[in-house]
Amino acid sequence: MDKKHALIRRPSPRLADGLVTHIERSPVDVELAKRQWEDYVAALHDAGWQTHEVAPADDCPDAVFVEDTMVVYGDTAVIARPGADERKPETPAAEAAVRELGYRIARIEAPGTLDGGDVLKFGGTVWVGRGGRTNDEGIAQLAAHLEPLGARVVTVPLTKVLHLKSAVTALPDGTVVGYEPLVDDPGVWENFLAVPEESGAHVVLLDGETILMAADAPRTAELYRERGYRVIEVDISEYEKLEGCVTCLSVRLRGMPD
Ligand SMILES: NC(=O)NCCC[C@H](N)C(=O)O
Repeated sequence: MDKKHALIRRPSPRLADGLVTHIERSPVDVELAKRQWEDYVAALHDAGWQTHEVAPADDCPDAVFVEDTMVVYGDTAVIARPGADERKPETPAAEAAVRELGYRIARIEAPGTLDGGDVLKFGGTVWVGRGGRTNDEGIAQLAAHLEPLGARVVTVPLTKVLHLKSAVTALPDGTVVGYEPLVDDPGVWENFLAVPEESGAHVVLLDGETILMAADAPRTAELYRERGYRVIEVDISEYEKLEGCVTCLSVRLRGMPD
């Protein structure tokens, strides 16, 4: 496989009705959000990624946050069972898209719930946030699907933000970055690095040297540049109003099944 692949899903016209849990609701400019989504997708393309669009779900305001619909590990896509009932209709089309690409499908089943945004993978370890959207049964099912593939699944407490990846993500060298006031237990990671801005904690790894992150964390961007990374910044202000971040707007498929 010569290209990096990612799933994306275009924003619904009802985006402004998306769920808000931990922050105050503020008005979303849907036209601006559409432009920001195009820029996000363009940034993936510029970095050599090929994107695959999941069929739009115009009735689902949060469908653009496609990361939450699945967890991809090796040749397996575990289809999530979203913790919010409003988001449960998002998964069938996401499953169809990833099946079409050749993935083996597994599913989180009731009474389990799990959102893809609660799952951070790095180097064979899979940390899963147990919080508002993901429950113990969902984590146990994910472990049953992934441990036979060699993954080590670790449950992480999560009370302060929506998803685990709203709190922490990992740099290409495995350093786990987080905005400490929003991380329940930084001690989970021996290589934890505190960053000075909330959205600075959200990175998408475009390649071994390149990071995609939100444009509203300039001090953190500088810190990453000082560590030798090339940093691409995108303005995702309208998605942040709905507790979205750069990770949740795509599902990165590293190594598509042949
Ligand atoms: N992975 C993510 O961070 N997803 C963001 C989802 C935001 C959406 N408004 C929600 O509450 O489900």
